Amino acid sequence: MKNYFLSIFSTQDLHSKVSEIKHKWEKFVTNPSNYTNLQTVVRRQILDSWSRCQSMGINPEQKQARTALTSFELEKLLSKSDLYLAAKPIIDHIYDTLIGTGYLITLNDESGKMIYLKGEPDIMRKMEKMNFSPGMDWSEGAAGTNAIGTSIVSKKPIQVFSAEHFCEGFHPMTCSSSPIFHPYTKNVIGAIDFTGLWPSTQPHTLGLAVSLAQMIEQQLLTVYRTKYRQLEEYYHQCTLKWRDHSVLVFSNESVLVDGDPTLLNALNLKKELTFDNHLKIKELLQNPSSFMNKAEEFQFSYLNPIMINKEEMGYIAIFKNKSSTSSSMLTHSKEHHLIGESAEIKNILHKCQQIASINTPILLTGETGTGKELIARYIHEVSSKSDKPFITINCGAIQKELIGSELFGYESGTFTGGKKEGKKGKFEEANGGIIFLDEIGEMPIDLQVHLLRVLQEKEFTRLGSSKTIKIDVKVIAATNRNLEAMIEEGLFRKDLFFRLNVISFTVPSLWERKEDIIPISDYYLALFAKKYNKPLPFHLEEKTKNFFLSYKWPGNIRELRNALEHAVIFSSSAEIEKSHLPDYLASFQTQQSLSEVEHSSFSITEKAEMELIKKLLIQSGWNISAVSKELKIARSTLYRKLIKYNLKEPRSVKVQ
Ligand SMILES: Nc1ncnc2c1ncn2[C@@H]1O[C@H](COP(=O)(O)OP(=O)(O)OP(=O)(O)O)[C@@H](O)[C@H]1O
Repeated sequence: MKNYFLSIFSTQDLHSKVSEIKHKWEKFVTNPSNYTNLQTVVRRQILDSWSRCQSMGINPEQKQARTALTSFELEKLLSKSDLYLAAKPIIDHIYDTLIGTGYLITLNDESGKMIYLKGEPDIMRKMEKMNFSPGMDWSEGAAGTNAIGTSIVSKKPIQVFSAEHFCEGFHPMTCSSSPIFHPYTKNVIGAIDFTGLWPSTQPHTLGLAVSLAQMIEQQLLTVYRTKYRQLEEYYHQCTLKWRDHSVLVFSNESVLVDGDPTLLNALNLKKELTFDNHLKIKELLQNPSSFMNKAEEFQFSYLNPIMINKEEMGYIAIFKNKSSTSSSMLTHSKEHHLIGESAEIKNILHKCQQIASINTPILLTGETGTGKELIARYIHEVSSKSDKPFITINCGAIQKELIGSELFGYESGTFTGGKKEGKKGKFEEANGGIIFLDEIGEMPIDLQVHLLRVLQEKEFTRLGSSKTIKIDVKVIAATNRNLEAMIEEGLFRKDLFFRLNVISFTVPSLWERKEDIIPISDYYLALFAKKYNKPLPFHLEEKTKNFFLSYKWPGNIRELRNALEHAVIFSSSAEIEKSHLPDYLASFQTQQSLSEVEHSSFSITEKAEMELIKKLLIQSGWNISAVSKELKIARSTLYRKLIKYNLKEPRSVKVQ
């Protein structure tokens, strides 16, 4: 069986082999139509490569390789190259056994750029006149037929001997190269090559290159496994955080790691680490919006790099489902009711009505999923700006490079690829209405200054324009982070905090307003019954009710809503049992809370007194004098009762 990868099978009589090949090369370069005559005497891989070089207009008299990377660019590339990190120790290890053989070992990236070279200094010097050094372009398109570039194009190992090189300048060389494949996508990600001067040619060098490539692929498998595990973990955290969105996570070498199944389906992606996916993800990275538009039922929100331990590991793409309840809430909030029976929520809504039409900023704090955005929308609805826009900015999601155009827009012709007619920024869109700065605590500190400036100056200019636009917007910001603690840690600007924290509300957790749990549940049971076309009069079984009232609901109303959606989908009877809930809730064992145990020792009259005090305190915004007056008892007596009933002012509504 013939081995087409090799040119030289024996080291005997190399001189006559060189002149024989040189003669064939001359025949081809002087008259490429000799292709047919040469077919029987020149290896197919070499002849095909010569043809490609000829049609690419490569000069057969070329003497040197060209520079592709400056030393700075090379250094930058190496600092984040998984291939280099995996291959360097292997190359360095094998180098000791090659000393004295006359060979150099090179590592090259997927486009044929040499990124690492190991060898004896005197051989390196001899090769210098051909520019055989890191940063040079050894792709077939730049240096003609050569083992590095040709093995990448053909995706096969190859030995290229003397005049088999298309460019005359490289005829003194012999090289053997094997492509390196991505262990998951099977895409060519580089090439490992052994190069020397032709008198030191050896038929076994190519086999060595192939084994080395396999060792590097094996090493990369370990590197990628760890990386993808971290990205998978990141994806799961995101699905908890972005419950109302659909998320895709892929690695920085464009490998799809995980994603929302419906979204993957819409984008025609498979949840597999495959080459086919890889090409699509590359397209996505090059032109996100055109790719995203393919999924009609989803609206692309943004694409951000994923940093893990200060290292860029991949990208996250976030989408909104146009038909989901949450996104329709965003656009038609009136369809989505804010349910609340508790004195806490009624008190907040009452305060919202009082301040809705005052043009001062409002800061909403509270745990995730407590309804801060819904409350912001409520303020908009009851304000004098209800017929004006309500514009949301997710502050944690703005890309650094795009912050200027996102917030302030741009003039026509400012960017290549930008909209012809220019684009309004969020502040201009919100002008006259309300701007909702969601997740303000997630905004990187270096970007906060942009926001601060526009809030201070109340005017801005579009990028590429000199015209100042005055703005009249009411600002509502929301966060589940402790901004004061973030200021201490240097993560949030004090001046921005003071600008936003003029009126602030803390939206209590669901656990702190248990009266709302059942009414909210009833509302969502009816809503999801309609959505899933299940005309059953859904209601909670008594045991489920008790469980709902004793569970802590760390994800608050969002978690409750999701649990009910799950239950409606999986229940075939009208009565919702615990087993209909998602697994983590169905198997959850609750404990009676400490305060419930304590309160159970009070008599009925004491319990009634405690409830009355609690109600009056909430209604008055914890005004001790007013409540003691109302109850006709001394302030000191009221304080004693607060201690007795363990009533503490929650992180309460605070109007400064
Ligand atoms: N009082 C309520 N009645 C009915 N549904 C509610 C209520 N409060 C919140 N929800 C629902 O709970 C989900 C989460 O609400 P929202 O996004 O407003 O919370 P958030 O506090 O802004 O969350 P995050 O801090 O994570 O952004 C939404 O689907 C919302 O419709």
